[in-house]
Amino acid sequence: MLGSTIARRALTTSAQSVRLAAATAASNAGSAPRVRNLPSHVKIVEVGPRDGLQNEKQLVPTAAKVNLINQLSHSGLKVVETTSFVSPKWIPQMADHAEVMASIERVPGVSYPVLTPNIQGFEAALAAGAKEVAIFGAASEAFSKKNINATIDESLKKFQVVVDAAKKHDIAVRGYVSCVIGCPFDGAIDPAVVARVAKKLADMGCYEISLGDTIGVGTPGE
Ligand SMILES: CC(C)(COP(=O)([O-])OP(=O)([O-])OC[C@H]1O[C@@H](n2cnc3c(N)ncnc32)[C@H](O)[C@@H]1OP(=O)([O-])[O-])[C@@H](O)C(=O)NCCC(=O)NCCSC(=O)C[C@@](C)(O)CC(=O)[O-]
Repeated sequence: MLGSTIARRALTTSAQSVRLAAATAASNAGSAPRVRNLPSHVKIVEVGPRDGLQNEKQLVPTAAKVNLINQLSHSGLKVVETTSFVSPKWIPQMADHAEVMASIERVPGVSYPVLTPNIQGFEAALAAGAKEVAIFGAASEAFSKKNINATIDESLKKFQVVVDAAKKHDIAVRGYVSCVIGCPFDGAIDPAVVARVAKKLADMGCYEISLGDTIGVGTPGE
């Protein structure tokens, strides 16, 4: 389980912006770090109700979560990550996932993805009416073990099962890669590992990959 003190910064990106980032890195090689070729648009995925609350020690009442999600839905945000279908022993704060899903107002044009680490989580999410799910891997072995009790390769096998089931039900799947720059346990991360995990998730069928600088150690030149 992850500590609540870990700062999070996630960059949600499309294949196009991955290519832009690669081109920017290449054009910056050998010179002072500069940010160029910024993407023409930014997609905001609001993760407060899930990532923001998951490590709160005191259980937040379900009604308060529903109220938060409903207000975010009416704020103009198009994606509000709502909860996670993970083990309540690992993340007690998300144990009310089904109740939250049953109680929120679904505003047209807003999507409400939920995290599903394995097929058990996916089936529960499906039963709760999820239309979009997210699988979440890492580019660090230690983080992967501590977060989802699986090596990177073991996690990818579990994710494949989730994606296969999601395809049958026409459920969209986002992919997360945590610790793309640094890991609280393993230190600096090899970009080749990030690329390998991201490619695996994309090849499986994730429509979008979020590259997460989970502990906020990246700088624009990296
Ligand atoms: C993945 C597991 C379940 C493996 O945990 P495990 O203990 O290896 O699971 P298992 O398959 O051996 O099963 C053990 C028990 O868990 C239950 N179980 C098994 N699966 C589920 C499920 N889906 N929902 C509910 N229960 C489940 C299963 O039924 C069984 O129950 P028991 O027989 O002992 O009563 C666990 O490690 C887990 O739940 N981890 C979630 C951790 C988490 O949510 N972390 C935070 C999200 S990741 C994040 O925040 C990063 C991100 C996404 O924001 C990106 C970034 O910024 O970096």
